[in-house]
Amino acid sequence: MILVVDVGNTRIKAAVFEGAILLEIFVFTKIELEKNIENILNKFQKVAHLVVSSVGDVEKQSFLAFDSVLNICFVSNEDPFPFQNKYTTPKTLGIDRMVLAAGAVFQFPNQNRLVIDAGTCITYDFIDHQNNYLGGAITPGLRLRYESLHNYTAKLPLLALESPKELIGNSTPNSIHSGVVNGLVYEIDGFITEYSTRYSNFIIILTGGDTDFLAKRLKNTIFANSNFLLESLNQTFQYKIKND
Ligand SMILES: Nc1ncnc2c1ncn2[C@@H]1O[C@H](COP(=O)(O)OP(=O)(O)OP(=O)(O)O)[C@@H](O)[C@H]1O
Ligand SMILES: CC(C)(CO)[C@@H](O)C(=O)NCCC(=O)O
Ligand SMILES: [K+]
Repeated sequence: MILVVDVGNTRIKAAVFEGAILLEIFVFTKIELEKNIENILNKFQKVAHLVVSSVGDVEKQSFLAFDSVLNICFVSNEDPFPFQNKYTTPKTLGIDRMVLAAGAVFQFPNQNRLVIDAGTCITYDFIDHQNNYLGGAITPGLRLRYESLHNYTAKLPLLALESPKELIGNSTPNSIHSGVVNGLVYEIDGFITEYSTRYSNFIIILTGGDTDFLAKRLKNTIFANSNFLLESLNQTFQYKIKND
């Protein structure tokens, strides 16, 4: 059994895998890290490997307490990945984006793929059918957009995510909801349209904390899977064992 841990910018998501089967998911914060890992290991005593991908400020030392009972793998860009990395700054490429790209190659072989991760930040990653990782885009996520409007103005309130009823916002809250939600939906559909002018065929994978909210609002057909990073992390580790 394998415990994979995705340390994001806001939250930590963990999952226990038996082979390719996802048994259970856990979501928690950095402060509760050790306690949660302990509880998971108590519940799943057959876990032998702990696989971590971190873009947050959680380092390898945070898992040292489990070093004696588990094999700990902290995924890094030195590990083997199933694509050629064409990013011109490969050392600064987020490890979450590398794991997502690996997952796209494993789950959707021999085709062009666009991965959209709607988390704290939204990332776009394109991997062509010859498994070249080309790059993509980074933009603020849904919640970050609401927070930025509030934090960097004097008058705008901090609102919780809500579906806009109208295109034309007829009040301050409705203008914000239309701007943030409609704006992001048009942005994603717009990106997909632009990619279509360069690649006649590609599949689109949508993942991250806002997957379900966004999936039903997009024009384009996508594979929505909020567990895609966790699944990809499991596959990346299997690949590492075979290729190291
Ligand atoms: N409890 C929650 N805390 C924070 N964000 C949440 C929560 N529930 C849903 N969300 C939504 O999820 C989005 C954040 O996604 P996610 O949880 O994947 O981010 P993350 O943990 O920082 O991961 P990453 O850094 O990989 O993006 C926010 O835009 C927000 O709308
Ligand atoms: C863009 C984020 C914050 C998304 O989690 C992460 O992938 C990251 O810190 N990336 C580093 C910059 C880059 O990917 O080019
Ligand atoms: K993200």
